[in-house]
Amino acid sequence: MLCPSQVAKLRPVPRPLLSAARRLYDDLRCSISSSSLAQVSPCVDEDCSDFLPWLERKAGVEISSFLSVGKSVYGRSLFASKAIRAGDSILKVPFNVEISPDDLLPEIRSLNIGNVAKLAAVVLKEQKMGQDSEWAPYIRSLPQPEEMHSTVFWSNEELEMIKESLVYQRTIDKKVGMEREFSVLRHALDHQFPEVSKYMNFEDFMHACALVESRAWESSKGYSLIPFADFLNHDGLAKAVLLRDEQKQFSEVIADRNYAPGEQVLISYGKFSNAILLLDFGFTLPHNIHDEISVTGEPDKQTTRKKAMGAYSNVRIQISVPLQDPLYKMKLYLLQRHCLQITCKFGFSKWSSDSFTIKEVRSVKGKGTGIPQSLRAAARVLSCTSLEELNDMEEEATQNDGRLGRRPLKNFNREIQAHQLLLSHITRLIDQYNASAKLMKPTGCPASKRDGIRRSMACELLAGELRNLKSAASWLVSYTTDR
Ligand SMILES: C[S@@+](CC[C@H](N)C(=O)[O-])C[C@H]1O[C@@H](n2cnc3c(N)ncnc32)[C@H](O)[C@@H]1O
Repeated sequence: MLCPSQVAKLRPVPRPLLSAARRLYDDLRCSISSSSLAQVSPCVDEDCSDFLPWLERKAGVEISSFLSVGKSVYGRSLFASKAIRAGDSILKVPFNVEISPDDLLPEIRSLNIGNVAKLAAVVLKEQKMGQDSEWAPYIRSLPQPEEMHSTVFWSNEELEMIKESLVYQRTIDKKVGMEREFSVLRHALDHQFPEVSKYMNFEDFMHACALVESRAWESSKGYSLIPFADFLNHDGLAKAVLLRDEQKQFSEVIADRNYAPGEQVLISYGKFSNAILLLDFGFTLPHNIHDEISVTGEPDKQTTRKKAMGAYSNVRIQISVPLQDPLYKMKLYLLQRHCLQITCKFGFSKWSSDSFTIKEVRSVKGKGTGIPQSLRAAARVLSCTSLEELNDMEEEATQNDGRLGRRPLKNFNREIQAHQLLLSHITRLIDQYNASAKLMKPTGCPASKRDGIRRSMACELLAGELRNLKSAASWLVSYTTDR
């Protein structure tokens, strides 16, 4: 949760999903202890019974009189140890017990690796120190790789389940990025601390990176791990978030509702789609109101967590200008200039930094707010059949706000064709998703608990994306037939 959001969540209206993926998810929920099911009564966590007293001694102040560490289906969790009322300050963790890249030697801190990798290097260092680490009780409490489900841990076979989603490609890219950062780190350690580098392997580094990504908060030092606060699990509907007071130097959580003793306390990590939750946190939500689909291209890999919330790509629709189109060059030029980053050779660039994000269109009669204007503009350009039409579009853009193709085409048939083009792409994607969902249908019990959990996550991811695609398709059907 690299960026704590202070924005309250909206309560989604639950709606039934009738897709194969949804049904499959429901089947699985019944048959396994799903990662997405809340548990109210706490399971005592013997391993962590001394954790809070230890941290309070280290901090020199009381951190919480309201919470205790326990276990739920989400892993370690915080539970109300007495009645909590909305507005209570339930924990305050001072900055002096945060772990940050400041704990690295300057030579490592200045390496050309990202903030996640830097903090992962601190975790690795503390892990290697074992009982001698001043953070030993905290390091011991962190989940082991086999308990984590971020997609970087998925096998090729498991990843095949989500190959329709851009999470698939993002996972591959992420692993490649981690390998690069690992080799930079290893190279530096080889020179300065050969005895440390000898014991470092990529699997440990990947585990440390996944820990950081799923539990560090953005801070003035880059990212920081905040022990105890990071036992709080996520609820997409919660309004409580982790607040940081840079002046008073502590992080705090204020309860957003009353809790009875024994209830699990949940906060919101931010407005994350299932794509982000799965890629970075290793879980999904059954009805995630923040699910969205991006069309063509991906966000800049360096996006901050906040930007990524809006721009993360889940699905890519590739609409290319056919090479045999007599207006190929002109269309490419217009799209490149106004709508997308395009590589001439391959049509729409695979790595275009622009992305069209489709959100659920709430009503078929709505204004198509879920379908981005830039995508509709691109479709309008693509459907033109004469240079004159393209010139007219460009002239209209110059006379208005400079943005191309934002108004319906004057030629009614052409306007319909443009939207039919989009509809055909989206329909093709829906077919691909449905085919994937069918393949995912279990033939019996999942081979293992892990297999069942990952299957249900794949189903939830695809079901959310499919829901958005279907709502976009319904809107397009209505636009092209009801006029
Ligand atoms: C900040 S940690 C929370 C503490 C964690 N449960 C532990 O065992 O240390 C975030 C991780 O908790 C789990 N988690 C949090 N919220 C969840 C939810 N709503 N459903 C399933 N897993 C969740 C995920 O494994 C996630 O990567």
